[in-house]
Amino acid sequence: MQPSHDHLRPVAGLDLKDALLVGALVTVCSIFGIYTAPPGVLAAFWPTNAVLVGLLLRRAHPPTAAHWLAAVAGYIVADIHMGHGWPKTLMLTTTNLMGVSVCYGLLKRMSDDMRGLRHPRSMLRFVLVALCGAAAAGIGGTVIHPALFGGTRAYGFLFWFSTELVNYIAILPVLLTMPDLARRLAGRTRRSDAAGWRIGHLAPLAAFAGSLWLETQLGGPGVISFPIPAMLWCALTYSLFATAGITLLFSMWTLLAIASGMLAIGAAVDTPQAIMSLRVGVTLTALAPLAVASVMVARNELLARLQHAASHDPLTQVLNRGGFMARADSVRATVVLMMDIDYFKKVNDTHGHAAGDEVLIHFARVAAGCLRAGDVLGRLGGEEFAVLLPDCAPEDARAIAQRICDAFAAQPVVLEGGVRLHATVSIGLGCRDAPDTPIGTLLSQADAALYSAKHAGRNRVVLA
Ligand SMILES: Nc1nc2c(ncn2[C@@H]2O[C@H](COP(=O)(O)OP(=O)(O)OP(=O)(O)O)[C@@H](O)[C@H]2O)c(=O)[nH]1
Repeated sequence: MQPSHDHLRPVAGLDLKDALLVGALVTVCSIFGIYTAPPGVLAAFWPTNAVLVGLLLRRAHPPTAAHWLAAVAGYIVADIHMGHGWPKTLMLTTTNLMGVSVCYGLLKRMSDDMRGLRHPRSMLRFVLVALCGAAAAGIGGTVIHPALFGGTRAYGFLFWFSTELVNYIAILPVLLTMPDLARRLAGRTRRSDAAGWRIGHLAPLAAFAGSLWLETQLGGPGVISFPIPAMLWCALTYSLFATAGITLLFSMWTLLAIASGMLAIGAAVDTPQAIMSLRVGVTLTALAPLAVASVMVARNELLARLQHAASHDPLTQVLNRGGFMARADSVRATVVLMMDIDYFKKVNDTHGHAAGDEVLIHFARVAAGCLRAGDVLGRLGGEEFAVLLPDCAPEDARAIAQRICDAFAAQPVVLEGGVRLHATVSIGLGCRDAPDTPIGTLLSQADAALYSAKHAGRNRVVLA
């Protein structure tokens, strides 16, 4: 019987559509780039290569031969459409692809964190990759530039190298740090939940816009660095992606404003060397805020991990006493449950400490499965757990507690070697009878009720 390949068809169909999209984007970016070229010279702004590298890297799956072929076709279609002959088209396409493949290959080898610029050393590695990709294009430039545009091999190298370096450093960070849609939506929900967004959040952006305006008013060679403090402020305040967008804006604005005369830096930028020097200088200036934003991401992730470690129990992953008490201050619980696993010492003594740990993990999982969204579970210590139940009537709380009791008694823990270990839990409830009852009183009531449950024979729920 022939094996069925039906499961491959949708993927192949998607790949083809995806490849066509890549080809179309390469064509559009290339035509745009060609339009920016002064007569007889190469494009002033060539986003295609950086966009292609970013696109190929951000796909969920590695690019197939179809993607690469579509990209090649994209370059060729653009050049032919703009009236370039076949020899010129093939030479330019080859040189573009040399830089793209080196840049793509090196970035592909990095870890997700490193490539997403979320590691403290990401920017260093990224600049090295951009230098290699630009150098690969530069090597192509040594061969084709003298043939197509005249000039020396060294000039060909420098021209291609500097142009590609600028494009990779200015454009790629935006694509590498762009959040996917699911994450962006999750982020939006979190922000509105926290209601922490203030008008003051716009201050760094306003400072950035103000510094661009000030540049045009004052003029002189120093103005290029005017927006740096505001960009650093943006890097400390906004996401890495937003900072990458702002630095791209800075690079493009500065280059265009100088070229159009809006920004007078007091020096003539009319020789190819001066243009190259300005482009590279402006782009490298934008690296400082990018590096700060990248370090901030790493720092924030580390802080979040530390906060989680400080407030959670490493064994069961529920809140520890500190985390639970901190939540008790913010969650207005109407009922508190105190839960204690019965004869837990015997479990340890009979089956060993590791088996006891398994029982604790199992209990936390069972209890969490019986709770509503918004209820807060914590491990206060040893085999003692507690729950905060906000907006819960005493009878509903009793039903929840009984559900936990029954579920835990009904689901044995299966130990290594297949031993099934049955355990039970006793639960005491403390109910808030006045709005200003402190949480400590509720916990004491629940503790007293738990004591009664133990004395009444265990494996039961008692309301204070
Ligand atoms: N495996 C394991 N045991 C723990 C942990 N923390 C505390 N214990 C043990 O839990 C046991 C608690 O025993 P007791 O306080 O006497 O309570 P009990 O045996 O459950 O008896 P009752 O509560 O009266 O039903 C002690 O033996 C502790 O060593 C832990 O993280 N893992």
